[in-house]
Amino acid sequence: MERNNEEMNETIAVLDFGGQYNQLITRRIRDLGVYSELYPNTVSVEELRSLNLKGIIFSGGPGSAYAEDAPVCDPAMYDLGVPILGICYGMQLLTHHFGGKVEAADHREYGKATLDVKGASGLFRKTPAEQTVWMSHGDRIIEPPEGFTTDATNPTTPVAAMSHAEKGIYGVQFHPEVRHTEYGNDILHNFVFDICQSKGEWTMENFIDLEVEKIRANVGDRRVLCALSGGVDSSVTAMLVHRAIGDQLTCMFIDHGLLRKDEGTRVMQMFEGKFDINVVKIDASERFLTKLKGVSDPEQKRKIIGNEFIFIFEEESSKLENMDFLAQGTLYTDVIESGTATAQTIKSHHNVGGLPEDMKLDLIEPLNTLFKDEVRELGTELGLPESFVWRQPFPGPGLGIRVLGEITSEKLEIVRESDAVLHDVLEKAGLDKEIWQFFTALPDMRSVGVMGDNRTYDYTVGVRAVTSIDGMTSDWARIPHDVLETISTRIVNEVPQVNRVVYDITSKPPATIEWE
Ligand SMILES: Nc1ncnc2c1ncn2[C@@H]1O[C@H](COP(=O)(O)OP(=O)(O)OP(=O)(O)O)[C@@H](O)[C@H]1O
Ligand SMILES: O=c1[nH]c(=O)c2[nH+]cn([C@@H]3O[C@H](COP(=O)(O)O)[C@@H](O)[C@H]3O)c2[nH]1
Ligand SMILES: NC(=O)CC[C@H](N)C(=O)O
Ligand SMILES: [Mg+2]
Repeated sequence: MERNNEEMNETIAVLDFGGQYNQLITRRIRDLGVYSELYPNTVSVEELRSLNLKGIIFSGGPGSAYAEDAPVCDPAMYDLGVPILGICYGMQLLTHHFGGKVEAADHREYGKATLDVKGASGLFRKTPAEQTVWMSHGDRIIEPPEGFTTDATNPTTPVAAMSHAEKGIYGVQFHPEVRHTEYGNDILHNFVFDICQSKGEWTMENFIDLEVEKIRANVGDRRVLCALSGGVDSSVTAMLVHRAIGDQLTCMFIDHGLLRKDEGTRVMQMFEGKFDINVVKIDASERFLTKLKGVSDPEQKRKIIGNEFIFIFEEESSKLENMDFLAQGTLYTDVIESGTATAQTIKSHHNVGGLPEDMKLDLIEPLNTLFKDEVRELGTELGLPESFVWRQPFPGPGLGIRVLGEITSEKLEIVRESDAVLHDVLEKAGLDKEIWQFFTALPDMRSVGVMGDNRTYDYTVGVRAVTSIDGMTSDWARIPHDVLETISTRIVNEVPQVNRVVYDITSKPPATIEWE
């Protein structure tokens, strides 16, 4: 699409040097009202020039700037004429590039630290001289490059912030993007507005206009098939695509035999006669379950499910003329967890890492730079009812990754029934809206119990309930003991072949939300 830079969204580009929470930086900046996106550290200067670029942020990362194989960026980046902020590794890289000194420190510094801010760097405007920040580094700067001033220190880190105002280059050793950094948002605000001179006009409404325009230009008079699960992400995607191309859109909901109790009927009812959107349901349970027979490796299961989804969409779309596109509710989280050039694969989300290699349909994924809470905001803006917007996430591979190991109909039934009991108890206790996501999982194990004076050797059900904002990190929900007791009693009494219930009390990290 031809567009002149000035009409495009002002953008702060974040260069990805491999840090764990890099996407949080882009997120915080979008929250401030300026569009921000993560780019690989190898992005070309030309690509950045084609944006309405206001500033660049170098992210943190596991590398050491003085090492031979340290990741770098095109040095022409420094001459783009926009301000640069280096965070952690990013600052160490700037230091190394401009001739300062970086070395491995005797003492690593992880977690909270107190910073002494001195001088009058614009980056710290309106923040106190002493502030709490969050550090995570083993290298440190002992000498800033010539012409740079040291703007903050602490006993472990002699150069905790530095700047060269004339060049528009700033660096901080700590992480302003994490919540534990007390004035992190103010610091990013100062960079984005005072230093980069952004106007802050990026809103959800803007996002909708821009995406609608992109979809129209891309699709023209052809047709789009939207993979619809009834979940938040695909419902929002369907609304957005529908706004762009109206009845050139058909939505398809697949029952893969891995859905929750009554979900097939419920999803169809949610859309029946609403929003003017055409929804078709495909029953493919047999197909998925046959393919999954005998498979116990989680990654393999995810890939089989992801592939099968696409095969069905391709088969169905080939029946209609000009059906060339597949729209999916892929979020940034799905992309990052499935692995990128710099980020490790944690698990292959079916809609990203599980796609077949030679797909015929072109993908439309308007939400793939957003996080769950942003999608909820977008759904509200698009007029989706609250019951859609606040639906709990349910993974595409469904109960297939909640039956650990090999999937059988018997095990699926246990997860399905125990999950329904859990939902009922939490709803009656008034906790269902408070908890971000909850479900049961069936570990591949049995244990001994005693019921009605008889020995049993039956399954253990795991209960998972978490609080979160975006699914990237989560904590286990502090469900009151009496509610936990009801959950356990009811599951053991109402679900055949279960004699034990356990509650998962691990946060993410180190665990993940789903067990596979
Ligand atoms: N049963 C299904 N039928 C058709 N498409 C599906 C199905 N399950 C998942 N998908 C597709 O895969 C995408 C990713 O699934 P995911 O679960 O992340 O999103 P969602 O179901 O839309 O939202 P939520 O995260 O709230 O469950 C969906 O947005 C949708 O496009
Ligand atoms: O559509 C999806 N396809 C998948 O393959 C998938 N795996 C996990 N999830 C959901 O993502 C969130 C984070 O989950 P994890 O902590 O288990 O990675 C949680 O909300 C999970 O339910 C998936 N969603
Ligand atoms: N979080 C980071 O960016 C770490 C940078 C560098 N590897 C260090 O340990 O100092
Ligand atoms: Mg879902």
